[in-house]
Amino acid sequence: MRSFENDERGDDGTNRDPPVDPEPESSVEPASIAVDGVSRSFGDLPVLENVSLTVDPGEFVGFVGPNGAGKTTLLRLISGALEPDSGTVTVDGVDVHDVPSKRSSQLVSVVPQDTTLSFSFPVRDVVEMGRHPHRSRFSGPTPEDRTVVERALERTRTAELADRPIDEVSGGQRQRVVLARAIAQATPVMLLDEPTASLDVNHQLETLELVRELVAEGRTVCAAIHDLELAARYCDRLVMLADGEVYRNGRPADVLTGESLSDVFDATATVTRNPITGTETVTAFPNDARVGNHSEDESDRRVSVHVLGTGRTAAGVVARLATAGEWVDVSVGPVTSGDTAAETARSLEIDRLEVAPFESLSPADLTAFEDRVRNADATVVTESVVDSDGTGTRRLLESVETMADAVVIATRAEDDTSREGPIASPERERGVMATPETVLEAIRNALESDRDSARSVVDFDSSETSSSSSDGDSGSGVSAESSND
Ligand SMILES: Nc1ncnc2c1ncn2[C@@H]1O[C@H](COP(=O)(O)OP(=O)(O)OP(=O)(O)O)[C@@H](O)[C@H]1O
Repeated sequence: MRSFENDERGDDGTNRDPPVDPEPESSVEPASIAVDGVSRSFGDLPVLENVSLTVDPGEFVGFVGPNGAGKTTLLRLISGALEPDSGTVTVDGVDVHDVPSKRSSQLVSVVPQDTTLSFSFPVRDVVEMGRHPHRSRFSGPTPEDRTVVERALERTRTAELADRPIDEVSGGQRQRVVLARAIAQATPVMLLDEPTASLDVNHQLETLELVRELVAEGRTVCAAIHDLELAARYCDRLVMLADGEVYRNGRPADVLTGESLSDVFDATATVTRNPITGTETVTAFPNDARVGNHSEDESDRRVSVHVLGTGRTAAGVVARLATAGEWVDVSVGPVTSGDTAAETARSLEIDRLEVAPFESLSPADLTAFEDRVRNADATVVTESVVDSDGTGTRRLLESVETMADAVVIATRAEDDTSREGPIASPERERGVMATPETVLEAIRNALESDRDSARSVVDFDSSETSSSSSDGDSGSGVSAESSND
């Protein structure tokens, strides 16, 4: 590996090294990290207990977990800034707590969560500080140092800020300047604590793309990242911390699951694959999002709901019903494998009638669908299904028409609600954003109004509160009427 020990310079401060590499900071040799049985408390508060993990050379590992899980503490232990109560941390085989800080600074650079600096140096000087571990105390910057600094400024798109005082740039700009300083430090290991926290979406992506470039050049990177989707998209591996321990450690798809998010974040979440990035997308709801006016007595009574629809609207209905509590039994289908609604149901382990793409419904599928509709207390049909002209869909709607106890039509704000499908919709009131409360209230209204053929409409995903429905169902955004005509 490149030897920082031998980074000696002459008394005049000039560099006696070979000619300057145009991208000298990219020449670091990869190094591994080994955290072995590390524990750390603050006073009486045990924060990390017997944590062990390894990070391979040239790997990008994300630390995820709820607030206070110990991500920052773990990063500080790896950097050598914080002593463990027990256990060891080695970087490239060197115990970071057993070497002078100059040596650990040659191995590990840090972008902290709080990038506030207590001085007013120009941005270029701040980045240049990253070179200090490579210089003797009294030597000034070498041509190589200057090249590395300019390159780091360019790579983080902070070159245009180079002459401005650090305390006069924005928080997001400062975060990129501190990243530039870490890049200039040219260490084989980089530790980033929430590197995208203050950044706009464009700079978030640019920063993480840059981190991937740095990893491709051989750096080993660990980053605490709250944004689970960005973590899944950019990290090779995720370490999920909870209660001071490593709860899961593995590929993003294995770490981010409905079960782990429920256990660790106390949230009910659907984890689906983003069709564009091909990585995990997380949609979370607080655990047990109880329906507001749902009494204890009612919770004893289970309500079964079948959802007919595809895409985002059906996925939203399914997720919201599933998170309303255990007293709602949800099923969905037919849905095409890979559809958002199918993926959502899969990740929430909801009963679903799934069919292969481009295959027409078999008689067995139709029978299975009809059984579910017949046995459900209510069937939710999404607006696009109601409006569909497809022969297969109309066949399903006929079954709903004849077999469902109660029907709730879920609309989206942007849908054209003027058309009417075979299920005659009553006055389609605009409503509040659909929550488990509004969907379930619609179901309850439908069930109560006329169990034989109740029709109800809930306006899904509208953020506008509108006039109440004609039956005086004020503010709920839900209307229900009997269509016993
Ligand atoms: N210097 C300290 N003194 C006392 N307690 C501390 C100190 N640093 C951290 N803690 C405590 O240790 C726990 C873990 O904190 P840490 O910052 O490591 O969590 P985190 O996972 O990074 O959280 P967040 O996601 O909120 O940044 C918290 O309860 C915190 O209050």
